[in-house]
Amino acid sequence: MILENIKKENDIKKVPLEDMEQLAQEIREFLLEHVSKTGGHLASNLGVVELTMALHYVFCLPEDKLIWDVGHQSYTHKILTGRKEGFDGLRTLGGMSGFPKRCESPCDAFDTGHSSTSISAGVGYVRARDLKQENYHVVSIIGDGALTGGMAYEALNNASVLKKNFIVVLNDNEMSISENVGGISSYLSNLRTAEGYQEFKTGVKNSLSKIPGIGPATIKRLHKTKDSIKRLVIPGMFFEDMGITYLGPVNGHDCSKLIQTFQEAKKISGPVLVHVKTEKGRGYEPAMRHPARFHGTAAFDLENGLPLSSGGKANYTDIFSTVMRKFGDRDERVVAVTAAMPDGTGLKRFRNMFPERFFDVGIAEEHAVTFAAGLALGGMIPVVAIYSSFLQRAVDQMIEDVCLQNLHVIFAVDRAGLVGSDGETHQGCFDLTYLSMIPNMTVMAPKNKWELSDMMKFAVNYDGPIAIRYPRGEAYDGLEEYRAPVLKGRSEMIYEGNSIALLPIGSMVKTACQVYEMLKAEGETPTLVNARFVKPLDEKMLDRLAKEHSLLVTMEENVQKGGFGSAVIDYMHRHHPQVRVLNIALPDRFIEHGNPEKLKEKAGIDAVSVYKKIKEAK
Ligand SMILES: Cc1ncc(C[n+]2csc(CCOP(=O)(O)OP(=O)(O)O)c2C)c(N)n1
Ligand SMILES: CC(=O)[C@@H](O)[C@H](O)COP(=O)(O)O
Ligand SMILES: [Mg+2]
Repeated sequence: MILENIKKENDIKKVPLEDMEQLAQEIREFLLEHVSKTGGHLASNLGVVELTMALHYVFCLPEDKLIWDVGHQSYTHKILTGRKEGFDGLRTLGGMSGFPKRCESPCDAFDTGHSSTSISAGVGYVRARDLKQENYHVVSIIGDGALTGGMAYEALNNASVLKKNFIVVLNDNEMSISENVGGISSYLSNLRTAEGYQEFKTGVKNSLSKIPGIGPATIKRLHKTKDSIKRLVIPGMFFEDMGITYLGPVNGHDCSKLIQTFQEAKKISGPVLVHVKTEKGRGYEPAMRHPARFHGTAAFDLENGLPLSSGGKANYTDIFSTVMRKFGDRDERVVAVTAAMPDGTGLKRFRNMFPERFFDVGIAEEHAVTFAAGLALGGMIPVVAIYSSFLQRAVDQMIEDVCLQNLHVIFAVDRAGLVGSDGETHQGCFDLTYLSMIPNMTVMAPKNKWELSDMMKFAVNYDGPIAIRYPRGEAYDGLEEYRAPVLKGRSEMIYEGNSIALLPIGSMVKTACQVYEMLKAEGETPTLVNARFVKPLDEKMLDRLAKEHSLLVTMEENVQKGGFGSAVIDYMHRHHPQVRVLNIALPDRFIEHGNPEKLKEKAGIDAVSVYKKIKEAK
């Protein structure tokens, strides 16, 4: 076992080149054995084993900086930097993160989770290095999917003026989570077929130098001339024209070739892009056949690739998916927009039924929102389905392009609240805050699966910007009999009592039902109101509750600041200062990875914690 001898960073440099293939095999077996038990981002990691090994072979860690875009493909990097043991507790509370974390290792140069940031961070490192006259290498590793994100181009534009070495590795597996989309993806596909042209590029130079009368100056001129033959025959012109040297494409599963190319890239002054071709899911048949399914997977049976636990109850995404198909069928103006998440948002089924009304814009949340504004002005009813944490990217577009013009755009905000094992970067903690602060925006959250459906109907028939936020995972199927019509800014009375009023929003209604039972068991007669709307607030209901209650308990899976509770406390303070308000919300800190139920306990928003806080407040 070669892997046994890899205990810390740079140990790989001692492995003879002829043993690299064997090491790659052992790493794949290690990944499969562990991720099949814990779950995690499997397919991308299987694809970058040799690429990561070659980078670790050529560069010196932690002095040199490897910056992983998104970071979901950093497992081999973790293995090679002394973190094999961490895989037993991968993505569990207190265990190792699934993404690079500077607090985990000095070899993690930049914390990531959201896409298309690696080149920007890399350029920053390079500028700092050069200003301080230091001497290390900076390598940003970005996938073809991440290269559909606008930030990557802003960074490349900026990188093109660098005078000293900066390496961008483009890990091209022709896949985002699903099939990659758009013009850059087609461009890369053409480049992929150009293997061997790198040698040809050098060959052209060498041949020209042999022609009598053509000296180095002429070759240099030809190399710089935009209309020269290189435009016709040399791949990577898009990058080269920006002043970025293009190397590749290189077979990403050939360690020797990769090592040779990175050694060459190290010597080049200025920015270099190394185009590496890899295969997502490499080495595991089910993942190669279904790379999207194994992009992020729960625990599965290694023998056949099938999930270990059966589907269980429908989740909110399933409900949204079904509702979208229904509304797509009913109204031809309904169109769907996703930023590279057709599977995760449940829009795949809409795409299959209405391909011409489905738009995957790539990992481009900002564009998705402004694009939706254009669709709305053109007479469509766009439904933009984006995860809560990814929609953070497009706050400006929601303000400037949608809400300022008061356009009918529906935001389906999935993964709102604690998502669990992805951790800090992916928790949906802020959407109630950033959505409700925007003028003209209406913000709703359903208590259960039927209410998501009713709210979608309300949103389609509404006119103006409107957001529905719902959590990851199983949809609550309690309180089926409570299905009062959804009316703008109106909450729903569930149980009417006195003294203590529970006022939960969305996913917290289920928790509030448990708290209600605990209080009732003690002889209390609390009130339970399903808030439904964060904006506009149901002020009439607050006025009504103020009459019979001395304590109002707001409950939300969002940070307190600027969220539902803060809106209620603000109103009550101004109009009913005699009523005490207890805000149950997520704390003002980033919430780590782990099982969502355990995270809720730790954050003090589970039923028992809420009950205790009420007892203290009474
Ligand atoms: C801003 C943002 N939007 C969406 C995502 C979800 N996401 C994670 S990985 C990924 C696909 C990345 O594709 P690529 O960079 O090619 O890497 P691969 O998975 O193919 O290795 C997407 C869409 C994200 N992490 N960040
Ligand atoms: C790395 C990344 O951003 C995605 O793969 C994310 O982990 C998907 O999350 P879900 O599993 O909730 O769809
Ligand atoms: Mg990819």
